[in-house]
Amino acid sequence: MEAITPSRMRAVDINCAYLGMSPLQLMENAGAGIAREISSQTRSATVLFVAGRGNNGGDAFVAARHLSLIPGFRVRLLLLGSASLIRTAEARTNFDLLRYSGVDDVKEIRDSADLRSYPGWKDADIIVDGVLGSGMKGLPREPESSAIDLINAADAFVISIDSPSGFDAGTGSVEKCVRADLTLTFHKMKAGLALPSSKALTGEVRVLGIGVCRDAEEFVGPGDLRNLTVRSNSAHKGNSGSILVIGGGPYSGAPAFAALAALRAGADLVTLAVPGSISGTIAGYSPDLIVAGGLHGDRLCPEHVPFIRRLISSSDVVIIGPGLGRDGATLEAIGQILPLCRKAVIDADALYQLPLPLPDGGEYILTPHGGEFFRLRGNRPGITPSLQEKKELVRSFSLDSHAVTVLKGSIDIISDGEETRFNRTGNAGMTVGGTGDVLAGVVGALFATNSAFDAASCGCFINGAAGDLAFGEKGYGLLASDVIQNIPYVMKQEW
Ligand SMILES: NC(=O)C1=CN([C@@H]2O[C@H](COP(=O)(O)OP(=O)(O)OC[C@H]3O[C@@H](n4cnc5c(N)ncnc54)[C@H](O)[C@@H]3O)[C@@H](O)[C@H]2O)[C@H](O)CC1
Ligand SMILES: [K+]
Repeated sequence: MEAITPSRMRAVDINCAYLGMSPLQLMENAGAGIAREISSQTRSATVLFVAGRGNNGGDAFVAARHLSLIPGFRVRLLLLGSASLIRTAEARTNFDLLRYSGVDDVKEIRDSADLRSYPGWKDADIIVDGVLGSGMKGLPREPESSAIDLINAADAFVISIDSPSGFDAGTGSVEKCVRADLTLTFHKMKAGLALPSSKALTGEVRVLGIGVCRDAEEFVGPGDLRNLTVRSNSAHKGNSGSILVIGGGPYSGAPAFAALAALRAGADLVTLAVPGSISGTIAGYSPDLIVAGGLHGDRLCPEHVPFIRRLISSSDVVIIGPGLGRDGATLEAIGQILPLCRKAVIDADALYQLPLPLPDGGEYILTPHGGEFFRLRGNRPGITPSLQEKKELVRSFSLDSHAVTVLKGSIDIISDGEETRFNRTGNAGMTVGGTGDVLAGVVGALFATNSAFDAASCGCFINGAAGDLAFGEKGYGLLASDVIQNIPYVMKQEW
């Protein structure tokens, strides 16, 4: 069975909210599912819910409310702390609803002594553990730690919500946790729960569907942005990316767009290696750009490679392609440059005669549009493939080429050969020239501090969402430079 990490699960939850399915709805489905499972196990029982103050406890509040409606169940609930300390709005809403439900007894415990003296431990047939879930950090503290001891000491059948409290469902590591007879986890199996060594703590593990929208997982969303590397407060110049853009010659706007987009996406330093004929033009676009001298002439050519080699050695990521043109000497130089790169975003004309599979030792992101992609694959399908067929083509191409591929389109397809995502941000106004260069810049900036797949998929989302903001202001009159201006607003938004 396919497993999911808790951090990916959190991203999917946020993507759900972005699509319009609120955390409250997910919690309702989770709690209702727990109640349904319990009532399918037995017709009558005294059930004690032990709830923490996070959303794991919130699931317990919902489950208690649902179970209390079913004849034959006596339902009690212990809250570990006072109601005023409940941490999330969703959990609080569901706690407040308990007073209007048929739950027989709701007790807020003051301290661990209060917890130990609670009489309901003795006659519970089932204890439902909603103490800690995926939000736990470090060792369980008090009163959670005592609650775990008391659950383990009781004679009842123990059902853990999402994971046994104290157990790290991502890694399976544990210092102290509930020993469950049954674990009811949500949406998908979690990696740590699936380990054979975990069985003694988790008991049987069942996965409950909670109605997560398919697209929250298949499409990139703001939850994926949350998992991007966060810059530390003590970061130095260069820690957040030193990017080299190799481009220009016949065109000067394209490399400048890529470079400015990389800066707006958070790169610390962006250097442009462009032919001398356009270096003055590019430097004139913005004082934020560093233009390397030393490339004489009006086209990239093999004589430039020794100089570029030095620039590459002091860069984290190379973006190669925007505005280069397809002169024979330029294509020859590209072929010599690619094996020198540790991390490269390969775009536009650099995709034209790409040697595949790409050289070992580097990590590559390719950003073709449809025409470039099918040219790279060496054949164009007779009929227009469906989205799912394209997905498979992109996946297998990425696997064979040793690269992450971004197939740009109204729905972008991103794959590393294993995982594949779609992106639907963006709009028809973005058919204007330069937006592809902007995408290469954003992806390059993210690639400095993130995996190729995360950089490519989040880069598509950011570029498209910035384009959507620009479209809101300018409609079909939007320009690539408007997209660049909006990148920071997308990246700093709290979704
Ligand atoms: N898609 C889903 O799977 C859904 C899961 N749901 C449930 O939500 C929890 C995760 O909720 P969260 O609020 O993030 O975390 P917890 O409930 O685990 O509580 C953490 C809570 O406790 C505090 N805390 C953290 N570490 C410790 C510690 N070592 N000792 C004591 N206290 C600790 C922390 O401050 C937090 O406030 C998930 O497991 C599911 O059960 C959603 O309800 C529906 C969607
Ligand atoms: K739990």
